[in-house]
Amino acid sequence: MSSAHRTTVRRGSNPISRRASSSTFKFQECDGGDNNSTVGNSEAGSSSGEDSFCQTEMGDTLYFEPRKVYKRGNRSQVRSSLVRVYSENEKGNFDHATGTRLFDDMKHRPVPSLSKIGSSKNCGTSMRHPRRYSMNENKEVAKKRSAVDMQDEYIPEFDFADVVNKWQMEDDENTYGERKNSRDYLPRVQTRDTSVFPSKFMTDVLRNEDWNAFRGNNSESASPNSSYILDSSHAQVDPIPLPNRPGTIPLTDDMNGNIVGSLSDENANTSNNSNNNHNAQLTNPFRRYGSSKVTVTESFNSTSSGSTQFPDNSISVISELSMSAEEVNDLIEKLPRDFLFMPYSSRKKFIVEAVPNKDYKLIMSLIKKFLLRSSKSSSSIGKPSTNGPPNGPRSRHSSVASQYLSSFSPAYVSSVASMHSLRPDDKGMEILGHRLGKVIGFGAWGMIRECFDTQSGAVRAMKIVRFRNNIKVKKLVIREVNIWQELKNDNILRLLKWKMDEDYAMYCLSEKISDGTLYDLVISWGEYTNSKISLRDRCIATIRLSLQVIAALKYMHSKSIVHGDVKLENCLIDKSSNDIAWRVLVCDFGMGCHFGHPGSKSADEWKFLAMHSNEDIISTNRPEGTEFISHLDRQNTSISKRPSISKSQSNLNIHNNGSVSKRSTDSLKSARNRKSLALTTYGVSSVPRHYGPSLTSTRIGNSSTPSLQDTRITSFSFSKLSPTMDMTSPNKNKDKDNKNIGPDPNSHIGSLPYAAPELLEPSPPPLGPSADIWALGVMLFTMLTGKLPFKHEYEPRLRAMIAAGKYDKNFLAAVCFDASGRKKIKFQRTYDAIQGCLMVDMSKRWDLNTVQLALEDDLIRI
Ligand SMILES: Nc1ncnc2c1ncn2[C@@H]1O[C@H](COP(=O)(O)OP(=O)(O)OP(=O)(O)O)[C@@H](O)[C@H]1O
Repeated sequence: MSSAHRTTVRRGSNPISRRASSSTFKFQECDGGDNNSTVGNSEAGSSSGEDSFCQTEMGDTLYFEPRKVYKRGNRSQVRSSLVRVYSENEKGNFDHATGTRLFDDMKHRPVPSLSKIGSSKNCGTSMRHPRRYSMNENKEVAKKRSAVDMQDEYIPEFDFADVVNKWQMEDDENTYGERKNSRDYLPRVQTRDTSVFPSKFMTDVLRNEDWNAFRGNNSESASPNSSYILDSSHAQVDPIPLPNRPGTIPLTDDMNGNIVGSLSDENANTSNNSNNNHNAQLTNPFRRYGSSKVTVTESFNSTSSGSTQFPDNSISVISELSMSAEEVNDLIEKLPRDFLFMPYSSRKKFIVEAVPNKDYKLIMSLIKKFLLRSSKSSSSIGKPSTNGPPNGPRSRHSSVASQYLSSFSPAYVSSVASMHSLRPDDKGMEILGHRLGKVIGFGAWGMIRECFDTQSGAVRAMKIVRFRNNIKVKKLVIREVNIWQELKNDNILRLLKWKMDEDYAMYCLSEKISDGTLYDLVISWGEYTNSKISLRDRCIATIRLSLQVIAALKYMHSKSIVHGDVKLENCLIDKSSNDIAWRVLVCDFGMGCHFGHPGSKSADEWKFLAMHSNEDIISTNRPEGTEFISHLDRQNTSISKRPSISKSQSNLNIHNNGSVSKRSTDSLKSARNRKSLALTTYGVSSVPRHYGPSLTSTRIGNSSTPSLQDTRITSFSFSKLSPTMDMTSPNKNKDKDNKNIGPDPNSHIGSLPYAAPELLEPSPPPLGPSADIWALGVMLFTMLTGKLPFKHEYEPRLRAMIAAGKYDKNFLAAVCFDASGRKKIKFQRTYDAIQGCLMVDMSKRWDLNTVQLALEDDLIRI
């Protein structure tokens, strides 16, 4: 940034500075001869090229070749300097009659006259064209001449600095005044109105032709406007505050290389002002800024406002480090004062020695943020702290570190949130007794943040769906919560608590599942042609894992709920619960809906949820009002004639309710000739009692889930009455309240590659279990082969493929039959089951129970 500023000053100052050479304003430049060598060295342009440039320049005038002037200014390091405004008492350096300089700056040396240098007739330094040379000037003369040309001339009664300052002030007012407080101001190219230029300057100093060259309507011109273009490109981001100089930005260097100009502190404090002032000052290259240097020590010691010390991810960083606030405090106290200025290796060494066995990178980033914040907010630098002198020993309780760490209290956080307009779902905020941490997942609707129980420190996950004023999204998320809180199954991610922030977002607390999703797993396996695990193991793992998904879906369907978005990404893997079996947890009920329910429950649901929108409802201990939903559930269940699940039937389903491990043991005992735990890592932890191929209606009839036929009948017959169907079958939705739930015919499609063909129809049937079964088939295919069965970049083509049920069965066969291993047992039933799931004709599509039995059959035989 600082170099950008310097560039801005240099470029912006050139045209005026040249005029300054006939005033009390000094602009130091190299002559053409000297520049040649510099340019030749530093730029691709050869010295010969530069010669011709100089010749032209000398032959014409500098003023009438402004682009070249600009180029030269840009190339020369020396030119990149220097803006000096001379004081009144330097008038004595000039001859009042001729306006030429008599002495150097300090009156130490008389300035040699041009005649002594040996100028030609054109060599005289002109007030108008102080840098016009004769083409005949030889290099040596030119060299000597440069010493003269770098001197400026005195115009009696003319205070150039004053003029420039006035001009700048007018410019600031005219150009920026109207934009004050405009947050999104971006500097634009300005065509400077000549009227803002001081008339004296106009008439006395500039000739019209000169001025025209700088007006900006000449594209060749290195005009002030040109410099604005450059300014603009530099000025669009806020400066990064340096730790030792809060809010200050060096503008230019003095002759000794010191920073002589900086934006003032107060401008850095408020972003609005910062933007405006920053930009205004950038275009004011002649303003002399006071340097307000503040060392890191000062800023470190300063008793700054705690609120500005709050880096937004510090809590999660600290907890990730497994450090206490006290430990972090101690560490910050121990830091050398010049910590930020130490080389990286030294900083690293210091941290590693001070806190071994910790992630030094995390610590360094935390410290850096802290120091930057503390320096940025050092509004009271140098003020004595309440507990000691400014630079005296710091009290533990009043130190910036302490303030910083104490800022983690909930009360503090909420006050900071309002002061800094942090969003309620930002990192560090507290929701449902949990502190929000980093984002661990993103979906179409929301994000999932890691979070920490403020009491126990337990790590959980918070799904946050922002709806703000979008009533459609709000209703959908209410529906999601309503469905989700009904679901309690070992293979379904449990909703622990939820909370709705009426005008902003829905928060859903669940366990954090850290081992990725089935999608991640399949990616790690690769495609079947290059599978990272043997095809046999792949088949076994696929069967074991998908049996758990089937268990979850059966459970949901038994509650007349269709998931609507079954896909690999929505199946979380939990490896922690059991050493020998990974648990699959189905999540994301955003597309879920009830099927087969008569009567509109939605309005009631929403009314209820709105009533409780700001209450936490813990699923295990619902407040009284939640009975309302239960009651509705009961009502609807009886009306919909949902197949009842007898205890014995439900026991047949090893995945429904109860402990997996317990059932696992039982099942393992009773399983005949099973050697199927060869790959227990991936598997379901049990094998069902009923296995073997069966497509008979009897088996289907005994199923704990509605048969395919049943579900189709119920979903069709009640389609018009089901509230959730209204959402997914917009053509049937005439409800005024629900009108913004969309006439989008795709709104019932979770993910297109997993969408059942019937959902792609112009008037799709209501979403029912068979859509989940199709998606399960897609999942199984993908797990086995590593490829989606339906995939095409061109969406209409993809839709056509799905509609036709066109996929490559050879891939599937290659996996299922080549995976047979030594015993030549093929995964025939699995092969069949996937095709059964992917039946375009819904009436022929397999039901979940049949699929489950087929998979189990293969598992038992191996
Ligand atoms: N409890 C959790 N623990 C760990 N990761 C999770 C958890 N819940 C969700 N995720 C991750 O976040 C991702 C998005 O979550 P989810 O599917 O619920 O959001 P969504 O907005 O409904 O997404 P979409 O509708 O696009 O599928 C998941 O694919 C998963 O990787």
